[in-house]
Amino acid sequence: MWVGVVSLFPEMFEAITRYGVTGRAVEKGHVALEVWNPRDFATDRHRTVDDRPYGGGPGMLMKVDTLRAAIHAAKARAEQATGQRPRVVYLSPQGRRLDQAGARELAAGPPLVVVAGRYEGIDERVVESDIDEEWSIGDYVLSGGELPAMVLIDAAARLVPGVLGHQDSAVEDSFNEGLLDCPHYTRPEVIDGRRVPEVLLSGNHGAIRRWRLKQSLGRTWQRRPDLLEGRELNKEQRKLLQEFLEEHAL
Ligand SMILES: Nc1nonc1C(=O)NCc1ccc(Cl)cc1
Repeated sequence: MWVGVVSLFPEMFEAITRYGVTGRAVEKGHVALEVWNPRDFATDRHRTVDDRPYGGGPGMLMKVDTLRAAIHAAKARAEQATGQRPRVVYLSPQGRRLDQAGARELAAGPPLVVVAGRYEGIDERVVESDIDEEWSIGDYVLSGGELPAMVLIDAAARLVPGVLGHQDSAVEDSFNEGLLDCPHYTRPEVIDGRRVPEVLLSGNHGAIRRWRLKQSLGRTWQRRPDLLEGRELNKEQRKLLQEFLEEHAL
């Protein structure tokens, strides 16, 4: 997966290129990430990257010429590196809400150029002319697009084949896709008098699989019933959810 980023703070992306699963993915070449800084395209003495908004009001916007130069440079590199035209995405609260399905779409699609904004925003004509899709990671206002960009890239990179080795963490099993995760336990067997559920110590892998599925279904029903809307549960899943609800007097 090839990702170009446009950001005034390139070093922030070390958070995903140097650490953990995504860091290893970059090291192994499963994911390529390159950053272009609009400031490097400034031609004035002060290397200006912001500009005043027409119509007045508080704050500044990203300067159009340096932003567009960085986006165009990233797009050109994407095409040169992959032979494909990139999908240019911009992170803002006005965008499509990112979810696992969206992450799958992004991971399976063409190379990405991810534009991380700063200040109060970017010129709408740049959105119209240079951005293909706007995405949001949630309904709250952050100080810039870098953290949302890293969230989007991380969620997509995990889905690139070879990135999640089985030892890293439970690769998305088919049964829990779209459900909340089950509870997890590790040593010691007792913490402040609280024991590990016996089934997990039993070595009975069928019973363990069913217990985990039951817990995922029950927790999803309790905490995020919306995730179960419009989802057909199969016979086993219906039975396990029923058992969970009876056991929890729900
Ligand atoms: N929530 C979100 N989901 O995606 N992005 C956000 C967000 O708050 N961005 C802040 C932001 C975005 C663009 C600019 Cl120019 C400045 C600040």
